[in-house]
Amino acid sequence: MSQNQPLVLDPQQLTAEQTALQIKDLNLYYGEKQALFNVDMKIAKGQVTAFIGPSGCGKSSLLRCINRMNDLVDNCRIDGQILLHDNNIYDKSVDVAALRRQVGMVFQRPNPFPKSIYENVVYGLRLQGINDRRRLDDAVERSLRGAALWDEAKDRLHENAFGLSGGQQQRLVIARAIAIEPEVLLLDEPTSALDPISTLVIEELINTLKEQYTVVIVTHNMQQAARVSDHTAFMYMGDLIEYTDTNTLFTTPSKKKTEDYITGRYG
Ligand SMILES: Nc1ncnc2c1ncn2[C@@H]1O[C@H](COP(=O)(O)OP(=O)(O)OP(=O)(O)O)[C@@H](O)[C@H]1O
Repeated sequence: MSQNQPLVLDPQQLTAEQTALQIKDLNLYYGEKQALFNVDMKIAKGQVTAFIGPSGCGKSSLLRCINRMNDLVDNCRIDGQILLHDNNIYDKSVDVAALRRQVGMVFQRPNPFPKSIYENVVYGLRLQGINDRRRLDDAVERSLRGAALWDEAKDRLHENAFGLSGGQQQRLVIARAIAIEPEVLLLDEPTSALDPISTLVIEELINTLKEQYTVVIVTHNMQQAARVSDHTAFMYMGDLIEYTDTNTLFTTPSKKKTEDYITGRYG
């Protein structure tokens, strides 16, 4: 299913074929406070898109909209649309559990379940009623390989996941997410709790994940966005300020606010 799309320099010009998701005129409110303003963007299929910007600018809120994690926040209200295969994921008829199988998510802190490595990976499959041993074994190997953890984990599949290092746990969580073969993977600051070596391993992994998945990553770290992403969106106080290919955004941004941010004038 390798997509390997050629990079489109202006992600807002993606054709329907090149687009994994389209966010249309999205506003988000926490109670009275508006946290996202009229966000319009297309996310490229089979590429890595990074959301960057200063703390509190709305990166995580926007990411969480993409698989409706904000539904779990009591006072959160959204208007606008997010189209996945031309269907608005906010339509009343949408099955949110099915949506989250299509759009998986990995959080800041590794959150394996208190189970074996094997059972962590097959968790989503078992929820779908899949218990055939051979199928589960295949999924475990495929997913752990896909998450660059197979070599380190293959001899301890039935040991508790908490015995893994933080970086390994984060790769396990990625394996758990890809075991159910989502189309899109949302990564919310996936390396912020990790040491530099584990960070590097995850960054290399992100590069290979895009061969099969559309990846959207929130990161505080501009160097990380520059290293791993194809497109970068710079946000500021709930507005999408500039969104273009990563190289252009970091070398010749067109907006003064972006330039000030990437040159460290605020942040
Ligand atoms: N559950 C919530 N209830 C109320 N306000 C919230 C909630 N979550 C986020 N906010 C507010 O919405 C704004 C955007 O927050 P968000 O976490 O999306 O920003 P961010 O760019 O991801 O920040 P950071 O980089 O610090 O994680 C902030 O002002 C934040 O305080």
